[in-house]
Amino acid sequence: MTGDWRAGFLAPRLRWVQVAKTARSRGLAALQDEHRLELAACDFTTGEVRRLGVPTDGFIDSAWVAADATSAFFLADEGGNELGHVHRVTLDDTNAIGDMTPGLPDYALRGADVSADGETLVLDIVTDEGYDLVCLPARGTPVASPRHLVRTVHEAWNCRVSADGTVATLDTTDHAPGTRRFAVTAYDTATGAVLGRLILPSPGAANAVCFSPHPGDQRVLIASQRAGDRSGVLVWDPVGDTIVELLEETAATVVPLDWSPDGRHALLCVELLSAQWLERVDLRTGERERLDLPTGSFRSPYLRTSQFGAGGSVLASHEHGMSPLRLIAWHAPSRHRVLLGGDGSPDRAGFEHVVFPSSDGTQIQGWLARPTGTGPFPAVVHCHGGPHVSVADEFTPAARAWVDHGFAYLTVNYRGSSGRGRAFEEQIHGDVGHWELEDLAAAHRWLVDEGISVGGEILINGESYGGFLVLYALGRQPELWAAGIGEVVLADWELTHHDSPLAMRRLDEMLFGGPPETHGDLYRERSPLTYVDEVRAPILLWQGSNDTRTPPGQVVAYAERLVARNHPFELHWFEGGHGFGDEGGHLAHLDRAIAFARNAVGG
Ligand SMILES: CSCC[C@H](NC=O)C(=O)N[C@@H](Cc1ccccc1)C(=O)O
Repeated sequence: MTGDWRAGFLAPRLRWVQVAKTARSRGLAALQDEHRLELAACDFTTGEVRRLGVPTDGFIDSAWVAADATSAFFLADEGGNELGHVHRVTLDDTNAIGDMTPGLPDYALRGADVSADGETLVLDIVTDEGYDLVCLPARGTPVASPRHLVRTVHEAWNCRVSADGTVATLDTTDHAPGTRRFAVTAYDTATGAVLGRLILPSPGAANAVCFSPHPGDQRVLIASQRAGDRSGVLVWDPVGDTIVELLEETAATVVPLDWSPDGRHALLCVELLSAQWLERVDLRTGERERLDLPTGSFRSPYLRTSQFGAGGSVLASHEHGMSPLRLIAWHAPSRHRVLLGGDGSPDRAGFEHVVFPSSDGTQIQGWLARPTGTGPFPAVVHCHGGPHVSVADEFTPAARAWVDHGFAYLTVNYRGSSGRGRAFEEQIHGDVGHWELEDLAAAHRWLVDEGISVGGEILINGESYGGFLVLYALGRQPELWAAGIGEVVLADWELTHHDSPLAMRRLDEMLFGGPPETHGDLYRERSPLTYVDEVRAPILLWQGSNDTRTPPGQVVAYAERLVARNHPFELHWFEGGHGFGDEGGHLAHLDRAIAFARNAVGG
């Protein structure tokens, strides 16, 4: 670790990069600097990254580049509330912006795609009426009302459209409401007629990744997950009604990412506990080739992906614990070079991969960063959001900040995290908070047993679902934690449910097995607010005033209870939604968090 974490934190860096489908030497990126997180047009050949003046929220699925890279589409919301309209911004010098759906009410978005011929835009929009798959021209003057293909009241994510715009898919749960065991449903974009539905045997799930790049070819690349931790890749033709099972893994998790522009290969990310690597698979022969790239990670759910580039290359979005995103072009074995990003410094040691047993013997995996020296150190146990995502070896400037202030930092892929198979992911459904807290207690135990830390000097920190875990742990395991630090936290499930849009309510219903009207006892039993009087440790919270995922009211209710008990806490509000837009604000928060933590451990 180095002492330059502040500069590393504030230096401009890429958060994600998207490659245009038919102009693969250009694309779109999210560029983070001290003050803003905004969209930028990229030329991978010249290395130019041009800011568009359009704010974004860090999720890769909040903006999409047009197939020919002449424009991009993004959800323009109100102050980060994630409700609004999709707008188009031209990627020429004018940066002209226009509303694509002026006739619609505000909506949340759960997917979008543009056809390779550049003509058709499909959107998965969510209002309180349900999830609607709509289709509209991607070019020219916006139409008054887009073509409505289907409405469902059950969760439906991630729409895709074929190269010629005639077939669209939606990942649906109508066959298994209240789960995320998605099926892929294909629709005729002219009529909305269902062309086919790919349902894997329960508890399997299928997700559409992308269509064949060739107009007239309606085959779709599918990510499959099945019982017994099996993950695989299928090629499904909803029109010809054929399925080709390309490959399946049991030991590792395999996730298809892209279909090459010449139609010959699929790009895969293979994940095995501590490692991620990219492979290319020949779609005719099934032959697999591992790409020789630096160690680190190449994708992160919702946040970052790797894709094919121009001329048969692969554009790897590479990160590791101490190195921000860099776009590496892989051409052939031993022939790759950095096109964009990184911080220019040579690779340095970052996270250590660690594994420890939980109370039931399940091995839990995490990433540890620690100061040099023998310790023991005060420590931060970090809980990611989601819950169904996982932390890979990825750039975590906060970890560097904690370590440079003498703390060990352990981020935990607790039960419910993705990447360990369906059973691991779904074990928390109907039992929210139980196994996660067992796993966090195991992390605490492991830090002490290994001599990395001592019992009274371990804090818990997390954001969003991880913020729920912070408050829940403080109330249910008050003897373990020296302090709690949360960002965009969830303090009460029922209040959250009532203040949330449908797109978020469906997540609560999946986690609890139903809405508060029928499962109220469980919602209350698993809410931090129920245990607020048990909390002993000081609390520091940071919350967005326009957040629709972890809305303000439920945190205010929690804070009022702390005030009534005269319990030490700080609640800071920022102008924004479910996360910080500016690293300056984030840095101020981190400065405060480290001072607060030092005070809590008597440092
Ligand atoms: C009800 S838990 C809080 C909402 C949750 N946010 C963070 O944990 C959330 O929005 N989950 C989304 C996906 C997501 C995952 C990670 C970060 C942001 C969003 C969901 O599962 O629908």
